[in-house]
This record gives sequence, C-alpha cells and structure tokens, in this order.
Amino acid sequence: YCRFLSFRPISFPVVSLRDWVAIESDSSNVQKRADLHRMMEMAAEKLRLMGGTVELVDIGEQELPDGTTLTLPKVVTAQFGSDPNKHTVCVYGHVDVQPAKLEDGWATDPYNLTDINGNLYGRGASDNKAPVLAWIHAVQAYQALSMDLPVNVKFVIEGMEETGSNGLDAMILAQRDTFFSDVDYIIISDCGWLSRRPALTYGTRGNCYFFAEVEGPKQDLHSGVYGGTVIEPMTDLIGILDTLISPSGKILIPGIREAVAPLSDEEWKMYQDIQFDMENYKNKIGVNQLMYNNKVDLLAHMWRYPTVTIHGIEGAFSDPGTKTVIPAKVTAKFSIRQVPNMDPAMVKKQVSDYLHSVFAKRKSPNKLKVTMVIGAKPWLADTQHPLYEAGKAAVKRVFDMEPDLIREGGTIPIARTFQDVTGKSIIMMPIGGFDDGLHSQNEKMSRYNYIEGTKYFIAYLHEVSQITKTSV
Ligand SMILES: CC(C)C[C@H](N)C(=O)NCC(=O)O
Repeated sequence: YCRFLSFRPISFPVVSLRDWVAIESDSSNVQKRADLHRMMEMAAEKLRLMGGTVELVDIGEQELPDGTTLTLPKVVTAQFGSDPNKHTVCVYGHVDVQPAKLEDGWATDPYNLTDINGNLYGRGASDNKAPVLAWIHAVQAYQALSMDLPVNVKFVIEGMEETGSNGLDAMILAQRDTFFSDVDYIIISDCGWLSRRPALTYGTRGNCYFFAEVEGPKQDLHSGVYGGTVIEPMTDLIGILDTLISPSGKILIPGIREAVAPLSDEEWKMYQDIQFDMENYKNKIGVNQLMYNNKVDLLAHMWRYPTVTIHGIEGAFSDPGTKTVIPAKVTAKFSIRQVPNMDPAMVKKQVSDYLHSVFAKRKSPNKLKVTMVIGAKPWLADTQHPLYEAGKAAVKRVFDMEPDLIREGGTIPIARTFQDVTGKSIIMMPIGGFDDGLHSQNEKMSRYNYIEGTKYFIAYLHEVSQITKTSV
C-alpha cells in the first residue's frame, strides 16, 4: 500500500481528463443532449476497459417547460469486486457540466483542457470530471500494481446533476434491493476545500429553483411607439423580484426564515475553530466588502442559512447594442438554497403564494406563472461515523495534516436521496481547490490536487477496509 504514496500516474490521467473535458456535456442545454449521451458512453467504456461489470441504465425522459420530452442521459453503474468478506463502497459522481462559452470571459477555450502553471483549465475540470477520474484512477492504480482492491468498489455516474439529477431518485429506489443492497458506504467527491487545507464535508445545502414568468402583449413592441401605453412585463417582473430579499440579505418571503433550525452552540464553536482567511476570500472573488464581516456569520450564511439568488431573465434583451424593445414575455430564474429544517414542498407554496400576492397588489393585467423546477433537500452527516475517521487518516497519510470539517453551500441533489432511500452512510471527500471557479469562467483543477487527490482516494480505500464490519 505504501508503494502508492510515491506512485505518480503522470500521463494517462491528464490525457483522460482532456478527452472528457473536450465533450460539451452541458445538461441544461437541450441542444447538447447528444454530447451528453456520448459522455455517458465514454465513461461506461472507460470502466468496461478496466474490467468492471458495467451497465448503462435507462432512466427515461424528462419533460421540458414547454411540455415536450427529451431522453435523459443513461446512468452508468459499475462494479469492481464482489468479495462478501470485504466492505463495498459506492462512489457517486457526475460528468455533466454547466454551460461555458469563450465569450463569457474565459482566457482559454473551455473545452480544450489547458495546462497553465500547474492548473488544468476547462469546464467541468473540477466539477466533477477530474474527481470522478481520480476515483477511477485509484482503482486503476491497484490494478496496475496487481494488488487486490481492499474493498469492493461500485460506481454510479450520472449526467443530470447540474440540473437537479432528474430520473436518478427513481433509479436509486428501483435498484435499492439490487445494485445498492450490498453497498455499505457511499462516497461523493463533488465539492471543494475551504482553503489550501484538505477538507471532509459533512453537510450540503439543498436548492429550490424557480421560474417566474410574466406575460403581457402578444409580441415584443417598439418602446417609443408603445412605451407609456402598456403595462410592461419586465417592470412587473423586476418589481416582484425586488421583494424577495432585502439589500442586507434578509429573505422577505414569509415563513422561510422561521423554518430554519437554530444554529447550536456546538456549530458556532466548530465554525469559530475553522481557519478561514476573510481577506483571502475577498481577494479570490474580487470584492472589497462582504455581506458579513466576521468569520462565524460568514460561514453560517455560506452553509447553514438559506439564501436567494436571482440568476437571470429569459426573454430580456441582453446582447450588446441598444435594442429599444418592450419584451412581451420575460421569465426570471431564481433559486433558494435549502437548509435544515426547510421543506421544498412548503417552500414552493410559500414562494408561489407570496409572489402572487405581491403581484396582485400591482393590479397589472399581465399574467404571472410561478413554477418550481428543482426541489432538492439539504444533506447532513454524522461526523462521528468511522467513515470520517478513515477520511482523517487518509488525509494525514497523504497530506500530512488534519482536514477541516466543513459544510458546503452548494447542492448535491442526490445526497439526501442516497441517505433516505438506501439508509447508507455517506461521506463527502472533496479534492477540488477553494479557488477552482466552479460554474464560473476559467474553472480549473490543479495538477497537485488531481494527483495527490488520487493518492488520497487510494489511501482511503485502504482505510475503509480497516473499519470493523459492525460499524456499518
Ligand atoms: C459545490 C457544489 C456542491 C458542486 C455541485 N456539482 C453543484 O454545482 N451542484 C449544483 C448547485 O447548484 O449547487
């Protein structure tokens, strides 16, 4: 096992990551669905070539907002080893990505993995293609050294994580007593460290994603010819959006803040003890002021409280130039991150009722439609579980330090389903850097994190094999 610590898988991982990043597997863009299907085939092929028992599971279709349907990308499942005397871990990851265009401000082509000063730039490099490959390479490393895997390893790789993991809940439920029946633990590496120190993640926020559509005239109108005569959908929409959150970050939708579990003294203490440099954080994101100016408040609002984000407005004029149009129909996209004890079904009602009541006060003749398109619950783990002890030991072994125990502000929709449906314990083991730029321009994975992360996964498989069977 110690041989791995000096084992450097120099060329093949980078080549694989380049191939994977080259595929524009954007799950949010229906035009890219063929690429996404190809990406799933590629992931399956990679695992097949390694001798895994691989299946591409059909999970049906998704319904689009306009009522049409689209085939969902198949889910890849794979298995390496089935020794009943060993633990079985199931690694979950995704190979779909967020949209990216060079003209968004990328320094390099987002789909051409580019190595600059030890950083590998490309869309999906950190979220989540390199971490998935790092797990695959961990298995390959055992194979390359003709060593038995210390645990049986299964994979579940999906292609819809970035848009709410459509179809995966049903697949997990359907395979609970088959594929998942012998799984002891679930491992997810789809998040990042908080600083340069490795971290183990024990909580994620959920997410409720909304479309708010305001529809007025039957077509776009000239603002000079018609401006002043019609009640404009965009004005209505901006008016209602402005009632969601105050400038100081207070959510104004009745019932949302009241549902949140209070921050315990223990949590407060944990946040207090985490090393986190606020100046560094500000510099990283390029702002000179944050919403909160003390560490505990900032971390709590990053991980532990809900937040509203307005992402964009479909139908609004956004090209360069000065088009003078009154858009006839505009659709705002906004989301609310979920924390314990919020319930997406309740949030859906609270948001819809609130926006309709605010809209009604405007006495507008336009039509408002509010739809919730993603409703993902938050997830929380028990950090006392031996999985976390194993994680600490693997971090110590490879990075020679103690990891931070952190939560994640982002959402991994399926984490909670895994926990609720399979009843298995989950650990999140990020290898992404704190400055990887997920969903943003110039996303990257550092070579250091990629290679040391692979060694860390190798070490973790060994550490998990040491957990006594009764702790499952
Ligand atoms: C940092 C997140 C947990 C990474 C994850 N892949 C993601 O982006 N999820 C969707 C989200 O909007 O949080």
